[in-house]
Order: sequence, then C-alpha cells, then structure tokens
Amino acid sequence: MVLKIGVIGVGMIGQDHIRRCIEVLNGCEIVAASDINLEHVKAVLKKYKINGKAYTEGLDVISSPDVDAIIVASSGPSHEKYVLAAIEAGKPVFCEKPLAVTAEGCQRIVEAEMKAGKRLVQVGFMRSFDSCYRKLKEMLNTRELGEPLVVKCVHHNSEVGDSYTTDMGITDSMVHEFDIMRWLLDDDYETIQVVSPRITKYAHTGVQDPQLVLLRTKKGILITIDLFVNCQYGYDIRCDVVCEDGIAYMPSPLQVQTRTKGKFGEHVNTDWRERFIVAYDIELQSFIDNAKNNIVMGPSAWDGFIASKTAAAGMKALESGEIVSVNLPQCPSFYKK
Ligand SMILES: NC(=O)c1ccc[n+]([C@@H]2O[C@H](COP(=O)([O-])OP(=O)(O)OC[C@H]3O[C@@H](n4cnc5c(N)ncnc54)[C@H](O)[C@@H]3O)[C@@H](O)[C@H]2O)c1
Ligand SMILES: O[C@H]1[C@H](O)[C@@H](O)[C@H](O)[C@@H](O)[C@H]1O
Repeated sequence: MVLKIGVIGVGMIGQDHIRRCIEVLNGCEIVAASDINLEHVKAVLKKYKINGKAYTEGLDVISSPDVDAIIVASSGPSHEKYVLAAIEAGKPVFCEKPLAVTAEGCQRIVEAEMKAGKRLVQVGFMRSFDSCYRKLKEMLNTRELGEPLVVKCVHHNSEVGDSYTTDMGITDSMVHEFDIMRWLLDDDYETIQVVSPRITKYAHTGVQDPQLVLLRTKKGILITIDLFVNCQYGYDIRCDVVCEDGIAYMPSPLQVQTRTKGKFGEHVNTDWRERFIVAYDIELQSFIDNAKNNIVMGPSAWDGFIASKTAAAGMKALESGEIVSVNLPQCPSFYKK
C-alpha cells in the first residue's frame, strides 16, 4: 500500500518534507498540497512533478477522500485548527512543532485525541531520531558515568529573519530542548528561569539575543540552555552531560577535518536542514510506515503539550526575571510509553 499524503504549508520545511517524500522515502505519494499562497503551491507541485491537487484552504486537504494522512508544515498559529480537523476526520497527522502556539491549544488537541480513543498525532520533534542524541542516551543509560547532575545545551542559529521575536527564542527554538531533555533524562521540569545577557549587535531591534535558560528537573538536575540565534558562525547544537563519575559529550555528525596553511578546520553546519537531515528522514519514514499500519508513534501530542506548557512558564520567567514553577500535570495513561 502507498500512503497518500496531503501537505499543508509549502514554505521552507513543507517543501523540504515534500522533497524527502519524493526523493528519499518509501511507500508514500503526495496527492494534495495547500498554502495561503496558491501560486506557491502550484509552483512547488510543478517543481517536484507532482500531479496532485492544489488548495488555499488546508481543511480541503484534510477532507479530500484522496488523502490518507496529513503533514502540517504551515506557520505555527494555524497548526491547532488543522490538527483538530485531522483528528475529527480520523486521519494520522504529522504536525511540525510547535503543536499549537499556546499550551491551551495543545491541551485541546490532547483532549480531542483522547476522545478519538487512539493516537493520531506525531509532533515534528526530530531530535530523538538523531543518531548523536541516541548515542548520548545509550551512554547515559549504561549508568557507567553515574547519575546526571548538570546538562549544558547549546542552541545556536547563524541568523534569523526580522519576524523573529524574543518570545520565539522560547516558544519556537528552545521547545526542542524542552522536549529532548525529558526524553534524554526520563524526567520532567520543576522550575524555569530566563537570564538576559548583553545583546549582540547582530540582533534585530528589540530582540533579546542571546538568552540563557535554567531549568530544574524533578530529580534535581540543572539544565542550562545557551540560545544564540544570530551567532554568525553556523548552526550549532550541543549537549554535554555532567554526571557523578564523568562527563558525556554529545558527538557531532561526522565531518572531514582538514589541516592546511597553518590552520585546523572542520565544516560547521549552516542550518537545521543540513544538521538534522537524516533525523527528518527517519522521523517521517517512521510516520509513514506506522500510518500504513494504522498506528501513530514517536513524539506525541502530550509531548507537544508539555513542551508548550514549559514554554508558557518560560515566558512568565522572561517577563518577571523570577524563577517560575512549571506546574506540569500528571501524564494520562493514554500517553504513558
Ligand atoms: N522541526 C524543525 O526543526 C523545524 C524547522 C523549521 C520549521 N519548523 C516549523 O515548521 C513550521 C513552518 O516553518 P517554516 O520555516 O517552513 O516557515 P515558512 O514561513 O517558510 O513557511 C510557512 C508556510 O505556511 C504558509 N501558511 C501560513 N498560514 C497558513 C495557513 N493558515 N494554511 C496554510 N498555509 C499557511 C505560509 O504561506 C508559508 O508558505 C513552523 O511551525 C516551524 O516552527 C520546524
Ligand atoms: O524553526 C527553527 C527550527 O525549529 C530549528 O530546528 C531550530 O533550531 C530553530 O531555532 C528554529 O527557529
């Protein structure tokens, strides 16, 4: 069986997912796509020689009888409406992060999915599919280094556009860390604090960049996130875990190192597409394979909800400068792994 996919939103990542469905992944076909910019959808379908339907309204993609499963890759504020409609239609939906732009929106999705009685939503948190994070988790799980005490995360983007705001540092970028740290440490959060250092001359007016976040987990582990989205030198994601008996440094994807003209060199990734290219392939192939068997796995709506709840507490911490309780609810048995 070939899974017939409809894509909502054909911007940067929507197009990248279409490319991988066409050129890299198995068992799927793109049969429809939508974007508020119809000409853009038509151009993308033409570029990839896709003989599918083009819509402006994403709901038309979801209700199309030709479509078995949905990829939501539109801008964040539109996610909730489309994910709720996909659940209502009983179709598996892969939704890019954030699941919804508010914790309340995520909660509505969680409630709708539980009411539907089966998992239909996979959230596009791709880091748990990345071999570097997986190797780090395998090492921690051996307990050879003892218990983790402190985790130091780095999340650097080369630059961001002028629509990027201080809040997005928390709701759009650091949500990746809020998700992956729970997965890595099998833990949840107690408190969050946001500290604002001197601002880089490369930040757009009014944007706090860099930002430093401190999270304390229920087990007492302290996590620092050094976010710098105009770092200029490349896209750099790192994670060091200080444990009782040693330190684990997350490996970087393999790169050729050079020595020439008195200098040592190694390529630094330019953006997320390059750094996580294999992880995106694996997460989407796994969505396709599972959807064909009528199941959905991977990062859940609950994970999306917890990441957004943590981001909401982070926003309060940013405004107040105080240490804020994250107040996470108990995970319902429906979502227990
Ligand atoms: N997992 C990741 O690493 C990752 C990486 C990049 C982006 N994202 C997420 O993917 C989403 C899209 O990001 P992007 O970088 O591709 O942005 P983008 O601005 O390049 O693309 C968004 C597209 O959505 C369209 N759109 C806006 N509202 C719409 C609506 N109501 N219905 C249909 N289409 C609509 C826009 O016209 C645009 O073409 C965001 O939620 C972003 O956070 C995730
Ligand atoms: O939307 C992007 C994307 O989610 C990247 O993975 C992240 O590193 C960026 O900071 C964010 O702006």
